[in-house]
Parts: sequence; structure tokens; C-alpha cells
Amino acid sequence: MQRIVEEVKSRIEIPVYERSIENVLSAILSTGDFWKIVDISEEPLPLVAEIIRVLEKEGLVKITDKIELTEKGLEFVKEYGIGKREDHICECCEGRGVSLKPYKDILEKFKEIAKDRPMPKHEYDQGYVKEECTVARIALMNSRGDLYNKDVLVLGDDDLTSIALMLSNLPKRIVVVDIDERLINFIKETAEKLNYKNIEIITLDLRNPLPEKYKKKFDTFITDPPETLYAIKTFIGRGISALKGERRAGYFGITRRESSLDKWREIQKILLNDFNVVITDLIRNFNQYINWGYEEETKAWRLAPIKKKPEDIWYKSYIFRIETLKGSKGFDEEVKVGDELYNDAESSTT
Ligand SMILES: NCCCCN(CCCN)CCCN
Repeated sequence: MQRIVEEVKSRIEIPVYERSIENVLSAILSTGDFWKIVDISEEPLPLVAEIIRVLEKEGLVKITDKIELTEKGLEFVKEYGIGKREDHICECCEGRGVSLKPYKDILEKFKEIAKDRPMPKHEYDQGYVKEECTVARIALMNSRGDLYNKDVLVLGDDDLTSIALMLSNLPKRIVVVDIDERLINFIKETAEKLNYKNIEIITLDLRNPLPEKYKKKFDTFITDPPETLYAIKTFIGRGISALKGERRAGYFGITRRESSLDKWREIQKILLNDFNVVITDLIRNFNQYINWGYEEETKAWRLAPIKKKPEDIWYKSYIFRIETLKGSKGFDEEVKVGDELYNDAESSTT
């Protein structure tokens, strides 16, 4: 086992642990599909691909149209006591912990509107969550008292959270910003069709600080940033700068597909030490992303041991809820990076 860890370490800069190898082997015992192995292992995709290559070189795994253990591999997992991963989520809420029954009407209307949504654009690392997740975000934010008669800011909205917010009629006011004109126009047209007045829709590149008129004006923000520390610090930092003051809420998605636990620890340090906020909720795989179509253009495709497009949803993220307290602060500097906003050693779907 140690030799496998050392071999993988020599090939990749993402931190490697025995647990990483165990997670991948346990996933292979559950499925031969590469994308599902990444999902179940909860290790960053580039690390999973490298581990599979080393396991194949060691004769523990064979790769045909699927990935499976050889006889030697089966002995190995027995020797190390590694078992098949059993990961069964609640059939009713899919592990999100909120009921959509009271939001049935909103979900139906949202699905109807979303039929004409702009398709994900590779350039902006877009990839939207399935409709139930967007509406579940409303259910979650409402359950925490963060929507009724509140000023809500949506930072980046390929998930069309702003449209579900309009349908809910809960916020006092909505401001939604995005870099993509197609989304801005689609949300504008929808607001007109819904005859919804209390919304402002603007094009912004979040690398620039928020305009002064949005600072300290909101009770709640939601964002789903790319997974580099730059993007996370920038998107969440702008959101916190926009909050009115103490005891206001922020929501954002963080994935395991493109962020190791070492990066998660850095993210949590930024939240607690730089932003001085508190994490109140963290719900595993709350966000499930529809396959975005441009897979073949991504590093993930180049790394995939089997060149077969994913059939099911494999990319998910955990939703974080944070609250501000005394001394919480946001992030207002200009961010002078280009590609590094979207790409780092652990990313692969941008
Ligand atoms: N590149 C395809 C997947 C992108 C997911 N990322 C942006 C999602 C926007 N809705 C990051 C998701 C976790 N922060």
C-alpha cells in the first residue's frame, strides 16, 4: 500500500493519503464506471485517475469498457479489509433534508420556464444544478428565515436561483449579477413575463469589487463559485461585503470533485480567519449538476481512463450556510487573475 501511495505522490501534486487509495478501491468494488468511482470516492478527479493508472500498473485493476479489480486486486482489498462502499441516500429528499412538497407549484412553474434556459458555457465554468436543487435552495433559505421580506443577492446565476426566488414571492428585493449576457437577458425576459418588479439584473465581472451601491445592502447572498481559492475568496468575499451587518446569511456550494480536503481546510480557514464568519450548516451533495455537455473539452476527459461520456449525475457539491457576527468582513480588492480564477491543480471540469 505504501508503495502505491509513494508512486502516486511522485506523479501528482494533489496530496495523497492511504485513505485516498482505500476510497478509490472501495468505489471500484461498487461500480466500474469512472465518473461514478469519482463520485463515490469523493477524491478530486485528477487524483482518482492517477490512482487507477497506478493500480493498473500494479496489476490490481484491469480497464476494459469498465474498471474492475483483478484476482490480485481482490486479494489486496481482502488483505487490507477494504469493503464495497454502500452510499444510499434518502429516496424522499435525496439527502438535502428539505421537503419540496410545499414548493410543488414553484417547482412546476420553474421547470416550465427552465426549458428555454441558455446552455452551459465552458468559458465561464458553467454547469447548472437540476431543477429540484434550485427550488430546494429556496426551501432551505426560507427554513432559516433568510428570504421573507429580505434583500437577497445572487452572485452568478446559471442555476437560475433568481427565477425560483421570483416565483416564491418571498424576498423584498432581489439583485442578481452575472458575467454572461445570455443569462442576464433570459432572467430579464422572465421577470417581465412574471411582471416581477422588485428585481435588478446586472452584468458584472466579480473580479472587480462590487459597486458601492451594493455594499452593506443585503440580508442574504447565494453563490456557486468555481473551485479555486481565488474564486472562492472573491465570490464569497463580495457576498459578505454586500451584507448589511451582523447575523446575516450566505450560501454557497463547495465540491469534492475539484477540491481535496486539504483545499477544504484552506477554505474553512478563509471563512473563519479572514472573513470571521461562522459555519451554521453543511449539507453533503445538496447540489447535483446536470452533465454540462462540454465534457470532451475538459481536462477530466483527457484524464478519464475510459473515453465514455457520463450517463448519470456524478458531479455534486455540498451547500454551506454561514452567518456574520461581530467583526465579520468581506473582500473588496480587485482580483488580477485570468485563468487562475477557474483552474488550479485540482480542477478538471473547467
Ligand atoms: N464545469 C462544470 C461544473 C461547474 C460547477 N461549478 C460551478 C457551478 C455553477 N452552478 C462549481 C460548483 C461548486 N462550487
